Amino acid sequence: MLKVSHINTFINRKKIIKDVSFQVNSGSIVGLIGPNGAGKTTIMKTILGLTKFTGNISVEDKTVTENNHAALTRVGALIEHPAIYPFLTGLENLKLYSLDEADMNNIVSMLKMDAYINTKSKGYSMGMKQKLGIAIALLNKPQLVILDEPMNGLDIEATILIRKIIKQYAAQGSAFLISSHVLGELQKVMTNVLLITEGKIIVDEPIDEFNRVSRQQYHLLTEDMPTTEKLFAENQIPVTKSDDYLVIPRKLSDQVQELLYSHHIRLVELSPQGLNFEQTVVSLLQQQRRQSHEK
Ligand SMILES: Nc1ncnc2c1ncn2[C@@H]1O[C@H](COP(=O)(O)OP(=O)(O)OP(=O)(O)O)[C@@H](O)[C@H]1O
Repeated sequence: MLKVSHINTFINRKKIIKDVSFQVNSGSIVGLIGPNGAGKTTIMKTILGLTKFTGNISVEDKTVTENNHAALTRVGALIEHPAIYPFLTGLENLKLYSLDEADMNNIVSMLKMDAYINTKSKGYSMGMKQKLGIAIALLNKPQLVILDEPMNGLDIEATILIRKIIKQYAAQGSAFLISSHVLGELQKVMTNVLLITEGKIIVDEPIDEFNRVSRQQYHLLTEDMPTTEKLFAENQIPVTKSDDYLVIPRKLSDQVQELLYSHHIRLVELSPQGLNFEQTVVSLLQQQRRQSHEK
C-alpha cells in the first residue's frame, strides 16, 4: 500500500529524516512514536509531498514526488492543525472535499457531529475542530489515512469513538499511519510499531512481536550496584535503570552472571521482567542514545 524507501528529508538544508524505509499495508494501523523533535510530523509531511526529499515514496505503486501528488488522491490526512475555513459551517467545510454525499453524512453521524455541523466552525471548540479534521481525513473511503496526534483535545468519549472508527475503517481495508504521544492510546489500536528517534527508525515490528521481545528482559540487583554499573559500562553491557534495579536483555544474562562472579560481586536478584509498553519504549530510546554517544 504505502512504501517508503530510503528517504532523506531536508529542512533548510539540514537532514531531518535519515535513510528511513518502511511499509504500511492495507488494513494495518501503524503507530509512529518517538520523542519530541524525532521527525514524526516531518515523515508524514514528506509522504504527502510537502517537503524536499530524496528516496522513493509510493502509494499503490504510484510514486509521490514534491511536484506530483496524483498518487495521493485516495489518501486522507490530518497534520498539525486541521485546515478549516472558519466562516464556513462544518458541513460546508466537508463539502469542499467530499465526492459522495451519503459517505459524508454517514461520517458526520458516525462522529456524532450532527448537533453543530450546520453552525460556523469559527465557534467550534478545539475538540470539535479536531473531530472535523478527522472527518475530512476519512472522507471518500481513503486507502491510506495519515493522522498526526489525532486524539489531541478530544474528550474520553470522543477518543473511544475515534478508536472504534479507526478499527472499523482498517477492517474494511484502509491503512493508517498515526502518531501520538499518548502511548497507551496508540497501544489500544495499533497493529505495528514504528519507533523513531533523531530522524531514524529504530523499531519496525508488529505489536505482538514488540510485546514478546519486550518481555525478554531481566531485573538485576547486586550487593554493590555502583560497582556493577561501572563494570557493565566498561564491558559495554547495555542496561537501563528501573527504580533500584538494572534492566538487562535476557540474552546477556549468562554473560552478566559470569562477569559478576569473576569480579566477586554477589548477585541478590536476577528475575524475568515484563516491561510495559511505555517502559520498553523508554528503555529502547535510552539504549539508542547511549549507542549514538559512543560513536
Ligand atoms: N519548518 C522547520 N524549520 C526548521 N526546522 C524544522 C522545521 N520543521 C521541523 N524542524 C525540525 O525537524 C525536527 C523534527 O521535527 P518534527 O516536527 O518532525 O518532530 P516530531 O517528532 O513531530 O516532534 P513533536 O513530537 O514535538 O511534534 C526537529 O528538530 C525540528 O526542529
